[in-house]
Amino acid sequence: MPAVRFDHVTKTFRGARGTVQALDGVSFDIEPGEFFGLLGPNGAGKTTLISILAGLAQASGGRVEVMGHDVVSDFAAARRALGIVPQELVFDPFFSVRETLRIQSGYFGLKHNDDWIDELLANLGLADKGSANMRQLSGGMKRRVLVAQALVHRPPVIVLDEPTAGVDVELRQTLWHFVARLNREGHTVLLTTHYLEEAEALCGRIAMLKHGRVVALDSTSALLSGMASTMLRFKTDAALPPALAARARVTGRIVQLKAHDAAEVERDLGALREAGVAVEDLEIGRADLEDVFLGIMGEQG
Ligand SMILES: Nc1ncnc2c1ncn2[C@@H]1O[C@H](COP(=O)(O)OP(=O)(O)OP(=O)(O)O)[C@@H](O)[C@H]1O
Repeated sequence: MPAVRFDHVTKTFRGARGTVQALDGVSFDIEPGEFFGLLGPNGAGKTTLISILAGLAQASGGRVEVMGHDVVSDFAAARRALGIVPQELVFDPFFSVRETLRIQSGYFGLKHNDDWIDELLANLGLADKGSANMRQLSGGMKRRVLVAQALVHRPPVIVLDEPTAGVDVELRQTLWHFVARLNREGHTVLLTTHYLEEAEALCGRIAMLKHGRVVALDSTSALLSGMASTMLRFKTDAALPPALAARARVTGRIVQLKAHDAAEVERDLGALREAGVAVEDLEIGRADLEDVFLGIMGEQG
């Protein structure tokens, strides 16, 4: 049984300006214990898919299951199997951190949960904040409480929706350290993120969405090795010869050229020399997930 199953999920929004097909037949499974990444440009449908998974929105067609529980017909069991860390800071300002976590435990019918609450507080760098009032906390500390809140019922599936957007380095590291540990202990993790380095470092498998469709679904290493894996980077003020210009990704003075192997790199350098293009800060590196992402999104455009 997969931890999460998306089966031909569609979602159509009807508005004054016509209809938007936010999801167009999304199907994939996430197996128990996976650290899975969901990537896609703005408007690709990531948030819509997560909202349907969480039972906050209803699909127009298809099915979604969490640990075998349908998110519509078996909502309570599906919801109990999920720990969702939301994008937005939503909290009740009148309670302390510990009270907030006790109340959340109560929603799931858990009494005597303080040992786990203490462990959550310790692992999220909140050990000395248990009696602090929610409204006294900084934004970063509130976000840590939201993570603790999502995990209070020890859900087998953890969903992190852009958890590190606008978050400082220290919290990112605390969060990743803890989530990686939970994943090693058997929790399934579904992460949506705009930080591709994060997805590359953490996720074993990745789905890329575009215009509501899955345009890539593979292990992170296969996605990386399937692309031209060598990248030539340099700076120049000169115009590139047309054959290279057609293949290059240019950002201001920075030029990046993908190559399949060393011989192709040599040919490109030869072409630059022949055209008299002066290059600075030349480096040859491996393609990263961002290159793969832009390549796939470009092809599908
Ligand atoms: N409530 C809504 N009413 C109408 N259209 C919507 C609604 N919610 C989302 N959409 C549209 O559905 C599409 C998918 O949006 P969604 O928020 O799921 O994308 P996303 O991948 O999460 O993007 P981002 O990275 O910007 O968060 C977009 O075209 C969006 O405008």
